[in-house]
Amino acid sequence: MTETTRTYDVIVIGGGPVGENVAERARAAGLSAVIVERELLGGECSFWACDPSKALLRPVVARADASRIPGLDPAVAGPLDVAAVLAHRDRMSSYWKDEDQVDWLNSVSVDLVRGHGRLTGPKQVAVHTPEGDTIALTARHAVAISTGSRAALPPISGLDTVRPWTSREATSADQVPGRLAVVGGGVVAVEMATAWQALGSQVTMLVREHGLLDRMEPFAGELVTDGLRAAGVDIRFDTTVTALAREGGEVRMTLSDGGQLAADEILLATGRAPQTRDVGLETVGLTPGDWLTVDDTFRVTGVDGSWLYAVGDVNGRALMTHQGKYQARIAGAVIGARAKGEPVDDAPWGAHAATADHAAVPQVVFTTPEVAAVGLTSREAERSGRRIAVVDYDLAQVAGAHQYGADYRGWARMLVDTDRDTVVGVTFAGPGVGELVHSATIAVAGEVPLDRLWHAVPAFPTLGEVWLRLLETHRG
Ligand SMILES: Cc1cc2nc3c(=O)[nH]c(=O)nc-3n(C[C@H](O)[C@H](O)[C@H](O)COP(=O)(O)OP(=O)(O)OC[C@H]3O[C@@H](n4cnc5c(N)ncnc54)[C@H](O)[C@@H]3O)c2cc1C
Ligand SMILES: NC(=O)c1ccc[n+]([C@@H]2O[C@H](COP(=O)([O-])OP(=O)(O)OC[C@H]3O[C@@H](n4cnc5c(N)ncnc54)[C@H](O)[C@@H]3O)[C@@H](O)[C@H]2O)c1
Repeated sequence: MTETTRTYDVIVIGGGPVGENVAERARAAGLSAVIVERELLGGECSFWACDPSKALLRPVVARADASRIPGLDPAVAGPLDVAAVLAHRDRMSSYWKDEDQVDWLNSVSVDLVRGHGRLTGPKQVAVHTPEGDTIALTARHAVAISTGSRAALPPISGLDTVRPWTSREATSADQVPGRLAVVGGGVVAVEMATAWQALGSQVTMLVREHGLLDRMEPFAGELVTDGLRAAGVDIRFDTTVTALAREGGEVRMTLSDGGQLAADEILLATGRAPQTRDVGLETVGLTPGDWLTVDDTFRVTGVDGSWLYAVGDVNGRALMTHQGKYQARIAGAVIGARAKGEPVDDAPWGAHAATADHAAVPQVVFTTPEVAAVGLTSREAERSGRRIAVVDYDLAQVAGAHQYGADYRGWARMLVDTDRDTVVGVTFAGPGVGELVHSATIAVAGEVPLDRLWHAVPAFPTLGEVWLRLLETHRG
């Protein structure tokens, strides 16, 4: 066992999409940077989350779209070619190898240390390498924790006996279970139920709420429920699992209504927990296992000296890759500014403040139909105490929807702050709406006055014409 010591301006613990971007932005600000990664550079997103899940879903969504087109529908009537879909997923996950990411890191002159990183005190990180060596790193300016999140498993009796699927197995499995039970009604649950049902599993969803996607506008969950049921998914609302056992190769579940269910695999899609149990938080006065609370420049609350940052999933602000990378761009820039003694622009919407985390977080749910949303929901708007006008429009009435395919079903909702006359939230649900989300994000983050939005002319005949219809509806 050897011990070595190295010093960098910035140390990043965790080389997921967020850690990579923090380090790259710190380099762009002229600082030296190192990433500590214990598994694969690229993190959850590249290998067990976004990329493989979207590779599984793309054929399902494309087939649903094609099946709505007269003349094309017979061509897509058969089952998916499962082997080809899984091979595509494997390719999109780079066969769970990170050479390309390492090449990219080299190209931006950021160093990589492989191993498990832990804080050992202010600006100090010890890395335990797979070879059994210890590397002591010292930061001149900042340490950024970007260790992400892992699947949170509920305390169900018998859980330790069943080897449940988490999002990792759901995105990387190479066998299609005959029967798959999915616990949860959030984004992972609906996306993975969509994918595995299309790949041939009989999926049963066990959802403790009374609807799917319950943090979004209710119509989104309702349309996704209809889509999943039409695909053959058995959805049971107001239902939880109270006990589990694996017997004779199958998972036996006891349900909250006293009923029993058997499946070949069970996916627990029950939320996320921060990866902070073993990063040495106790050495700097923080509690292991907690989400890390940060200010809008990503400094960790409760740690003095402006040297400890937490960026991405681990701070619990918005668990999505694009938003984590936005945070990383801001964190890298502000670390650079503080290191050089330059002014920090942390006023709302300033270069060094992640204001969009509070006002304009976009999300697309890749189901059939899709859901795309940004900003507030009507429930959140009501709680915020602002004066809001809720504007609804039936997406099926838009000319672009007629072209998109027969029997188009969808819905759009725009929330207008009536004191400021700006859009503060938008939700679309329907086929093809994913690509609409950035128009909504620009309207919300740009605080574009409605009078000016009126001059943003949507092309005919696209789904984007829904903007015109929403504005007309609002103007009466
Ligand atoms: C099934 C699924 C699908 C998703 N789909 C989407 C999507 O379509 N779009 C989207 O925007 N978001 C999606 N997400 C969310 C997205 O995956 C996360 O928001 C994103 O991965 C967060 O990036 P991160 O860098 O913060 O963390 P992670 O990607 O979790 O990376 C953290 C890294 O830190 C490393 N690490 C942890 N602890 C240590 C340590 N002590 N020492 C060294 N290294 C350590 C880990 O090995 C890992 O590589 C999905 C999530 C799931 C579960
Ligand atoms: N397309 C995307 O952008 C995308 C895709 C997948 C995941 N993600 C991100 O990953 C994060 C995690 O997704 P998720 O679906 O795991 O979490 P979630 O918080 O969205 O949903 C968790 C679900 O599990 C249920 N649940 C929690 N504990 C339970 C228990 N003890 N018993 C029964 N049910 C329980 C909840 O009621 C909820 O329905 C999300 O915040 C999302 O941002 C994003």
